[in-house]
Parts: sequence; C-alpha cells; structure tokens
Amino acid sequence: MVCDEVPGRVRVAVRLRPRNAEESVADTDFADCVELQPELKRLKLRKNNWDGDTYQFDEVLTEFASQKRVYEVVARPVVESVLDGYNGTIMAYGQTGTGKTYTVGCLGEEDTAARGITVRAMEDIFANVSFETDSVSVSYLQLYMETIQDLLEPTNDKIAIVEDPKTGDVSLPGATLVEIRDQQSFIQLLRLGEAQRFAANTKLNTESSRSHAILMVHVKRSIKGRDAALSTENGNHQDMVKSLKPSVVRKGKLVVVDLAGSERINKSGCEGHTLEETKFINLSLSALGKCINALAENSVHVPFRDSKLTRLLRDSFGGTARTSLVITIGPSPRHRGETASTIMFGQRAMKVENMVKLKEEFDYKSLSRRLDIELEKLIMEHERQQKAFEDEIERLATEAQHRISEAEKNYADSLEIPKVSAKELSDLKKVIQKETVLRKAAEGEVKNLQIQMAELKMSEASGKSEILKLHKMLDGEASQKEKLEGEIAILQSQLLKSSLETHETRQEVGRAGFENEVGGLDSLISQVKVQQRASGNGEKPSMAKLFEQVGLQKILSLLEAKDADVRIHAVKVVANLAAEETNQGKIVEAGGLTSLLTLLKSSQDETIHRVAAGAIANLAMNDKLQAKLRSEHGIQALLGMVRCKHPDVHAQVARGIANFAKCESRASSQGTKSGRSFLIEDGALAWIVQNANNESSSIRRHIELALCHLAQHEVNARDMITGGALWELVRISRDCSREDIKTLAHRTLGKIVEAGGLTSLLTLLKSSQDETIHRVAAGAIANLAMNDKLQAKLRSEHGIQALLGMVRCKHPDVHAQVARGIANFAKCESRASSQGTKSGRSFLIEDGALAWIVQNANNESSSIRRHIELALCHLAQHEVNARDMITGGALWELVRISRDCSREDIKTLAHRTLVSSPTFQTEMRRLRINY
Ligand SMILES: Nc1ncnc2c1ncn2[C@@H]1O[C@H](COP(=O)(O)OP(=O)(O)OP(=O)(O)O)[C@@H](O)[C@H]1O
Repeated sequence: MVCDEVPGRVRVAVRLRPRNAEESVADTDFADCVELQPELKRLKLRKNNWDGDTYQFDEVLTEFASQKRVYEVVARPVVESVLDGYNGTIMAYGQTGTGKTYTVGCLGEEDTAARGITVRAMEDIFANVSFETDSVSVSYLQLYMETIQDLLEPTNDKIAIVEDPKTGDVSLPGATLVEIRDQQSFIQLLRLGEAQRFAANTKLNTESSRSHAILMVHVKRSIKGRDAALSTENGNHQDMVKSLKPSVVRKGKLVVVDLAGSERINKSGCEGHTLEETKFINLSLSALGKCINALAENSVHVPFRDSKLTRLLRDSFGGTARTSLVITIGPSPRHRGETASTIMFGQRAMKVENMVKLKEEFDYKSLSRRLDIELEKLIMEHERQQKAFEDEIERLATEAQHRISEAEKNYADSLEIPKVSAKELSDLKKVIQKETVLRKAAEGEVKNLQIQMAELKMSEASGKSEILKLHKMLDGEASQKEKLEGEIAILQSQLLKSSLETHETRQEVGRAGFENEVGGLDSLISQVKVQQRASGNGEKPSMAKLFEQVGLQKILSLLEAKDADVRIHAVKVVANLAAEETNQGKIVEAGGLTSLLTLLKSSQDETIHRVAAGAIANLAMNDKLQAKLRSEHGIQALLGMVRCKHPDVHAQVARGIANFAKCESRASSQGTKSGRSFLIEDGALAWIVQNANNESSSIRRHIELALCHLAQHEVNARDMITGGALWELVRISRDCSREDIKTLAHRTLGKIVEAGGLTSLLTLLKSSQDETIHRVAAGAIANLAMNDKLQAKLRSEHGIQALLGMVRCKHPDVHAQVARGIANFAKCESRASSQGTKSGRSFLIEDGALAWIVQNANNESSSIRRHIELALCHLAQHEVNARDMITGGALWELVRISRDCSREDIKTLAHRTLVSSPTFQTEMRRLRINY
C-alpha cells in the first residue's frame, strides 16, 4: 500500500435557505437573522439591528446559490479526490427544514437543475471511470438510535463498524454492497433505499429528520500507463517476466451523510437534560459535536467511541479523508439560537485537520492471474519447441541415413562406369560450339534493342517539345479568339444600333424571303438580350415593342419554317418572350404552345429542345395555362425531351416540372384544383424520383422543390410512397443544403407517412434505420394506437413489437413517440376491457412491452415519464394484469407515482388503482409498504 499523506483541513461552507411561505408571512416585518457577504466569504449573525458577530467560512452560499454551484464548491473537489484514490466525506449539518436533504439528496426528477450533491457526484464518477478496468459499488444505510439499518436489505441487521488498527480506515463489511454501472441503476437503488427508509421509519414511528442517512460509494480504479500495461506479444518471455509488475489500483471511498436535524441536541443541551435523555433524542449528533470540539481544541482524548456515528465518521474528522461540510441555516430571526449554534458547529469543524492519504495498492490478484496465464503459455511454448526439436533430430537422422546409403550406392556404381567413346566426345564439342554461336547472336540482338530504345527516348523528348510548342500556339489562338470576341461584341452593338432601321427597311421591302427573316430575327434576339440586360440595370424592358415590330403570329409561324436556322432563331425569340408573364397568355392564345409542342415532336435538334423546354418551363409557371399545358400533352412532351441527353435540356425539363408542381400545388390549396397531381397522372413521378438526387445541382434543386410541392397534398401520398418518393423526401429533409427546401420537406413528411397507412408504415420501419423515418413513423403509429378500431389490427401486424424495436434508435424524440404510442394503446385497451369488448391480459404485457415500460417509468425526460406513468395506471386498472406487473417490478413504480408524481390527476389515479386492487394490496402488505 502506498500512502502519500498531505494535510487537509475540513472545509466548511454555509448555505442559507430562502424564506419559505410561512416565514414570508410570519417574519414579514423582521430582517433575516444573518447577513451574507459571499465575496468576502463572511457571514454576519445579527444580535440586533445595529450589531452582530462576523464569521469567516470557506464558502458562503446565499439563498440564490444554484444547486450546481453548491455541488461545485462543496462536493466536486472531494469527488475528484475520491477518483484519485483518497477517501472523502461530504456532510450536511443543520436545523430541521433548513435544506440538508435538498442540498444533498434532491433527485431533481421534476427539474434537473435541482439535482443535489449525491446525484451530481455519481454523474461525475460515472463520467470518469471505465468499466473495463474499474468498478463502483454502493451501500446505503440509516443510523437511528444507535442502530444501523441496511436500506438496501432491510432484513440485514448484522452490520458491525470495523476499524483497521493500522490505517484507521473505517468499514462496514456487513453492509450490502451493490455494484452499479450506470446512473439509472443508481437512482433506482436510491429510490429503493428511500422506500425502505420510509417503511422502516413508519414502523419505528419516527421521522426521517431524526435519523442519519449514509451513502457509501466505493470506487476502484486501475491506473494505466504506470508499469501496468504489459506487452507479452512482441518481447521475449524472459524480458516479459522481468518487466512483469502488478498494475496499480486506487481505491477511493465517498461517504455522503445527510445528518438528522440539529436543533434537538441544542435543546437537550440548553435545558440540561441527562446523558440518558440525550441518547433518546439523538446521542450520535451530540457525540459528533463533542468530538469536533475536542479535535478543534487539539485535546488528547477525542471521544469517538461514544456513538456509532462518530465511530463511522472517525476517518472523516481528524482522520485520513478529505472532508467537506455544508452547514444549512434558515433566515428566520425566530430561530436565531439554532442558527447561532449551527454556525458555531461549522466554525469549530473548520479547525479540524485531517491527514489525507492516497490509497493506492498493487493489484497482486490480477498480477497473479496474469502470471498464471503467462506460465501456461510458457509451458505450452516449451512443449511445442521440445516437440519441434525432437522432430528435427528425427529428420536429420533419416536424412543422414539416406545420404550414407546414397554414397554407398554411388561408390558401388562408380566402380562399374563405362569409358566415354571418342565419337561421343566430338558430338559434345559440336553441341557446345553451336550453343556459343547462338549466345553471341542473342547478345547482338540485345544490343540492337538497346539502341532502338535510346532512339525512342530521344523521339519522345522531341515529341514533348512539340507538344509544348503546340500549347504555346493554342495560347496564342485563345488570345486571338478573345480579341475576336471583343471585336464581335463591338460589331454586335453596331448591329443593334442599325436593327430598328433594318426592320423599317424590311417592312418596306415586304416579304423578302427567309434570309431577311433570319436577319430580322437576329436583331430581335439581340434586342431581347439587350433589353434583358437593361432590365438588370433597372431599366424597364419594352417587350410590347417587339410584338409591334414583328407581330407574334409571324414569329410563331416561323417556328414551322423549313429552314432549320430560322426555326432555331424563332424558338429563341419565343422562349425569351415567354420569360415575361405578360406575354405568356398571349403566346398560348396565339397557338404558341401548340407550335412549340409540334416543333418538339418533329425536331431532333438539341438547341431547339433546350430552348423549347425553357419556353415551356416558363409557361408552366402561369396558373392560367396549367390546364391548357396539360390538355396539349405538355407534360409528356417535357418528359419526352429527356431523350436528348444534353444536361441543359434536362435542367429545363426539371425547371418546367417544378414550375408546374408549384402552380398546381397553389391551385390545390386554393381549392381550384382537386384530385391527384397531373404530374403523377401523366407519369412524371418516375422521372422525378430518378432525378431527385441528380448530380447537377440545378436539376436537383428543381426536382426537390417539385417533390415538396407534390407532398403537400395527401391525395398524392400513396403514389409517392409506392413510387419511392418518400425516401427522396427523407433525404431532402436531412441532407438538402438549401435550408428552406429542407424545412419544407421535413414538414410534409409527417403528412405523407400518416396517409400511407399502417401496413406501409410498419414495412417502412422494418426496412429503415433512418432516425427521421423512425420518429415520424413512431408518431404516426402513436396516433393510430389511439383509435379503438385499429387496436386489433395494430397488434396482429406486430405493431407493438415494431414500436418497441424503434427504441434501438437512441433519439429521445423517437422514445417519446414510442412512449406516447404505448400510453395511447394502453388507454384504448383499458377502455375496451372495461366495456367488456376485450378480455385477458393486456397485449402490451403479452407482447413483452412491460420491461421497457418499467425501465422508463422514471425516465428523466418528463414527457416520456408522463406517458409511461399513464400507461402503467391504465394497465393496473385490470386485475388480470396485476401478477405480471408485480413480477415485472411495476408495483414499485406505481407506488412512486402515487406518492411523488407532480401531476395530481396521475398521482390520484395511481393511488386509486393501488387501493382497489386486492392483488396489489396483498403484495404491499407482504412487502410492508404502508398504504
Ligand atoms: N436552497 C433552497 N432553495 C429552495 N428550497 C429549499 C432550499 N433549501 C431547502 N428548500 C426547501 O425547504 C424544505 C425543507 O428542506 P429539507 O427537507 O431539505 O430540509 P432538511 O434540513 O433536510 O430537513 P430535515 O432535517 O427535516 O430532513 C423543502 O421543501 C425544500 O425543498
């Protein structure tokens, strides 16, 4: 055991409770009996209006101090020490009703900000241990009238206090020690302890404020990186054994004590009661005061042995633990005497010095385990090597034997070798000569190849310099092109100037053939473009001029011109005109749409397709043209265009579809359109879904918008689910980089899933891991579970299991929806059972939901908790469920709900149910739960 000792004085904080309702009325005309100066860490105890005594503390916590701050200044340093392997004590002392339990033991179930020291300390501990190597275990006890009661095992009355004579460490080997691994189990344990405490105190006819609650947390941590990590993988075993050292274990113990109300000891002291009487009231508290006095005065004798409390806390005062004391006081001047004595207790405690010791020891047990394993390994390795050695010897012996017999045979053979003849010798010579010639030829060949390679390398180098030259030429060409483009721009502007003159001249000349049409249209296009640019500069464009100058009919007629160039020019003009809303109606009226569609059908030209698609996309924006566009098969025409692979054509098609969907959605919302979307009716959904995640962002955006518009209307839901659009919506709602589209998709998802029906939902759930799907689907199922008529269907389709399965997804919203679904189901089922339309155990129990229900009955999210509490109450209404509920642990939860639930209606429901069930009554009597 390693013991690093450091001196550590008992730290004392004082906390003032805010005035309670009674004090606000009764003390309304009086000032508080104390005045706090937190920044100076001073407290003034008033004697009268002008005079008082001032006391210094380690911390002064006003009535406004939050539970978090209290934890941080009073407890965190102690908890950190415990994690580092020291013993630590946190203790609350004060008059009844001044907030000891609130400070130390508040679970903060209603309001997490109200969590007290114990809960926060455990949270910190769990956050800092790793359960692979460390462990945390807890004992929970009550000390009343010199009797220690085990709150985790009430029948256990054999709890002795043992002091280690060497270290002075105090332990309770008989107390139940429960190993815990998470906060939820800890809270459950605390609640169990509280229930036992309540039961025990009722039996003894006392109040909890007359007993001391003691929580002990043992933290055992293995310290890595300090000789502990051993590697046997790479090093040789000899080295390994040499370096084998036990890992270091640090054992810290945290003791949290919520003391009994302190006023009783004062009263007894003041009124001069005998020691015997003091014992009756609270011997242990009085003994603690005496020990603190003796320690503060450095007396030789400290009467630790006078009570069980002082024996238990021997380590905490004048011992080896780091101790933090919070003394709680009330503001009322009527209790000035009690407050003064609490303050004096705190002052004396501040004088107590401890010698804090690190409890670190080598983990010989695990070292011995490791050594055993290593020994096993070494023996096995030795056996393996032994075997390999023997095999090798055997092999060598056989080989030697083999060689000997071969040598013997060779010797015997050599004695019989015949002489080589002269002819054979000359044949051999010839062969050798031939081989030599062949080798020389091959060498020549190699040399040749080497020369060729060198030549190739040279030509490659000259090729590279050729490429460089070409690049330079290309750069020259590019700058030439730029220059020319500049010149073209100048020429275009000159052309523009003369465009009006050209038209006038053309009108005079009359119909002068297609050449002139083309020239005229060119200038028209320039005009449109220039006007569009001008509109960008804030000038109002004048499209009317174009109609005047050329006449729409004439432009449209050119869409059917024989000359392909003329058609292209004409379609460009129409598209530019169609960009303006005021022209759209006119174009369609004049048969422009029909002409465009005819042109599309008859032409394979990419430019025509792109420009015509743009024109149709523009027309699709117009509410009034929707019906016409559709009746003229505009949607199919748009879709037909995608045969042309050019991405610009696709982008225009996508834009047209998005415009159409938007317009149509507006009409559906206004009631001027009913039934499914024309896009769905005309078969556009497949293309939409296919391209919803197109790599071109412009296509993608349009399609995403179109999908959102379609999804706005329930009438489209079924087709969208079966057509795979739901997945795309989910993706959009999660991943779309445009926030507005993302939100729109998210909002519409809920609608579409509900409209899809139960079966599709359940199929969806099974096949999906997606959080959004789970949340939305769970919400939808929760709604369906409310419906009496769907109960049987929900169950037969394994809806309960599906709901439970969803909790694998850790998102709290999904859990809340699952809880809501279960509560709705339980409510509906309970109604059916009461009306006699359902018999037998609850389907929730039959389908295994009870375990999850019990586990989450005290979930920290209040919305989950409420649903589950309601579900439990509904289940408990029916005797047929009672047995399962008892064995499943639901009874404890019902008792808690009936006592603590902040919703009055649920609390009453739980209470009524418990009282009216004979099975629950019998069980509660057996468990001695007073009800
Ligand atoms: N700092 C505080 N802020 C708000 N409310 C408080 C505070 N301290 C105590 N209270 C409230 O005052 C009441 C009494 O507190 P509490 O039960 O913690 O006192 P106690 O000292 O533990 O009493 P006892 O000795 O009887 O167990 C409770 O309702 C508690 O919620």
